[in-house]
Amino acid sequence: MRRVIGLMSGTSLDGVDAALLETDGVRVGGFGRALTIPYPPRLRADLRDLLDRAADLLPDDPGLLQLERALTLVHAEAVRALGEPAELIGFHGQTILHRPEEGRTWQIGDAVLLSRETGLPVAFDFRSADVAAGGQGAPLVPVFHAALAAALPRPLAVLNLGGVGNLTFIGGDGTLLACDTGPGNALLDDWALRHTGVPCDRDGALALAGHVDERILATLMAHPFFRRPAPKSLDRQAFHDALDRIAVLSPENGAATLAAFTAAAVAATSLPAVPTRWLVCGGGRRNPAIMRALESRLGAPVESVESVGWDGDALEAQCFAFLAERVRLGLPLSFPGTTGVTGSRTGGRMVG
Ligand SMILES: Nc1ncnc2c1ncn2[C@@H]1O[C@H](COP(=O)(O)OP(=O)(O)OP(=O)(O)O)[C@@H](O)[C@H]1O
Ligand SMILES: CC(=O)N[C@H]1[C@@H]2OC[C@@H](O2)[C@@H](O)[C@@H]1O[C@H](C)C(=O)O
Repeated sequence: MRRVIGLMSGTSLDGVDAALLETDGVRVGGFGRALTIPYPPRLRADLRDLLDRAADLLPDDPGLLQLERALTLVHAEAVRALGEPAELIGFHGQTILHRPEEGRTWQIGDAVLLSRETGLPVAFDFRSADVAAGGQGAPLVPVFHAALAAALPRPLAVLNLGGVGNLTFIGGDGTLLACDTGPGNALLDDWALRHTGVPCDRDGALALAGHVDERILATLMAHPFFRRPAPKSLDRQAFHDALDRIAVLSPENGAATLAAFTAAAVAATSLPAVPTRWLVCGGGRRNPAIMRALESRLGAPVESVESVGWDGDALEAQCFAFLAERVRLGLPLSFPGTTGVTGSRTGGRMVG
């Protein structure tokens, strides 16, 4: 087993998650420490700004290069703060654009600089080979969920609620089916920021004080994304016009409607069998309004992944440690059932 550090900066733009994983790229041998380094507010604001401009940006744009350097140095700081001896780093980078239908997915971050700063080899650019081969380039976490869940009863669903939601279904025979489900917390974060000045509806306080506007929810659910079968993936900004549609609502009712939107989107995903259990990871598991809405719309037990001994905050960082070792070994990262690619695909690049 190798000691690998995974680094993930997700769509919620809150910071960098770092975690140590012991793995041979097939099995998980053990977990080490995990932590999050929040982005400095200025960097977060600059990244947020970049999302709206990413489609027209050139890779050598001076402002972009400056941000990429600052972002990479936060990742190097996360590696140092983790303080775990390691042999390899998996560096996801910050997604600023995801349009697989145009053959584009873009994660920024300077792997050469990170390798130099840490003195370790770095695996990076996990998604573009899949997109180049006609896949969605996301989600990539299913193969890691399957390795973690090897001993759990099936069929099983693992749901990650970050900025965007994504789901892994593991069938009775181990078949994997995955997709992004719709919004996770990103819309709620933006709504909360607009109304409270804080970019998060902490503990679902706003949403729990409001009522769902089912009529507006139905219009949100009319989005063509929900009629597409899995596998399918999303750009963080895909549902951004939802904020205009709910603009007529009070802060509380808007938040309640967005929490219900996240849950209804999950419930709208058609799966080959009914999961015996739903395990939820990512920051959304801390929002009771979302968890209650999930339970009522799914009609099934919904638990945090902690109930099976996983760390719901560290899972994605651990995933990119696992995938880094798979990159190093030339093992596949994606499969027809997870990204829609034809045949299983290797991916990622290495430096250092
Ligand atoms: N106590 C809490 N109450 C409500 N929401 C919370 C709480 N803690 C975290 N969150 C939500 O979780 C989000 C962060 O989740 P997470 O770190 O899983 O996202 P991410 O990894 O950046 O995104 P993605 O998985 O889409 O890449 C925050 O944006 C916030 O909205
Ligand atoms: C393009 C991109 O960065 N997608 C992320 C994002 O965050 C959640 C969801 O959207 C998922 O598709 C993916 O991350 C996870 C880790 C994945 O690839 O499995």
